[in-house]
Amino acid sequence: MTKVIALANQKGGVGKTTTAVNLGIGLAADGKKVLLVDADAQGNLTDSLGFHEPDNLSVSLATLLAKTMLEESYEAREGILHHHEGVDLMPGNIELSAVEVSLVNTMSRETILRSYIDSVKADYDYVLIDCMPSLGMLTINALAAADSVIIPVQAHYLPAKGMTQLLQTIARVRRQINPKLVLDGVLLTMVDSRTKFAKDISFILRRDYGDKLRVFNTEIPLSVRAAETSAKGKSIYVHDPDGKAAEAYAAFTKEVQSIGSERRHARQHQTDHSR
Ligand SMILES: Nc1ncnc2c1ncn2[C@@H]1O[C@H](COP(=O)(O)OP(=O)(O)OP(=O)(O)O)[C@@H](O)[C@H]1O
Ligand SMILES: [Mg+2]
Repeated sequence: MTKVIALANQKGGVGKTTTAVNLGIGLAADGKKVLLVDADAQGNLTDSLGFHEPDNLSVSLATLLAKTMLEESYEAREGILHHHEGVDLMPGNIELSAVEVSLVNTMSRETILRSYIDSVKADYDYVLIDCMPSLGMLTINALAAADSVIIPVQAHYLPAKGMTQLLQTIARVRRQINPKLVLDGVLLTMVDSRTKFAKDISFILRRDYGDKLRVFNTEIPLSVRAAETSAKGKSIYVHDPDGKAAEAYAAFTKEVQSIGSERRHARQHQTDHSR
């Protein structure tokens, strides 16, 4: 069973892309087959894995979404790149902006990305979708394609208002398009250990959005080394293997995998009882 996870937050610069890279490569290091999907016209995920235009980007997510909209066929693994740390990438670039505009007038406009992902996901244990900082059509498409959402939140900002909007959007997608969508939780990023903001934010999130909202135990520390990785084309595990950020992303990777087994147990428990 493939698990499709969207990394979403319409607030910019909260660590979505950095988390996509280091969760993806962390999962690959644990022996999982992983596809990263760059669903952001900024193409940061593609860049930060070291793939720069115009080399080998003649086919990108925009190309394949356009073909999907036009019901044109494409090769099964067309455009998929491989990064030497063990993950595959469907690259994204500025052409996604045009695709997002044309989605508006397309039939099944919310499920074009899902159709694409459904066509490739059989090869993977995990598909991680790096969303853009907006709640536009591409993010809706990512939520429609996903089994679950992880929301990275920068620990020194009160996420109050934007968070409500995001949770409402997730709930609406669940009601109208994708009933199986669940919220895996909030990941606190760029946590400065000298302050106690992270604790306050966990408290406020739970107070305002309910005890059921999971805030991951792992917090990603503020780390210059983590910020450097995007320019290096490598993960934190290679760039600074003994640092705190590498340790945190490895722990977060384990936590994400344990959610999968928790849910399987819960379902097993349910079926056992309904027999
Ligand atoms: N743990 C960290 N400590 C310090 N800097 C970080 C950390 N994680 C990410 N950064 C830096 O913060 C910036 C924003 O991170 P990132 O690009 O991952 O966020 P994003 O949510 O994907 O942004 P956008 O909304 O623009 O897509 C980047 O310059 C990144 O290198
Ligand atoms: Mg990003």
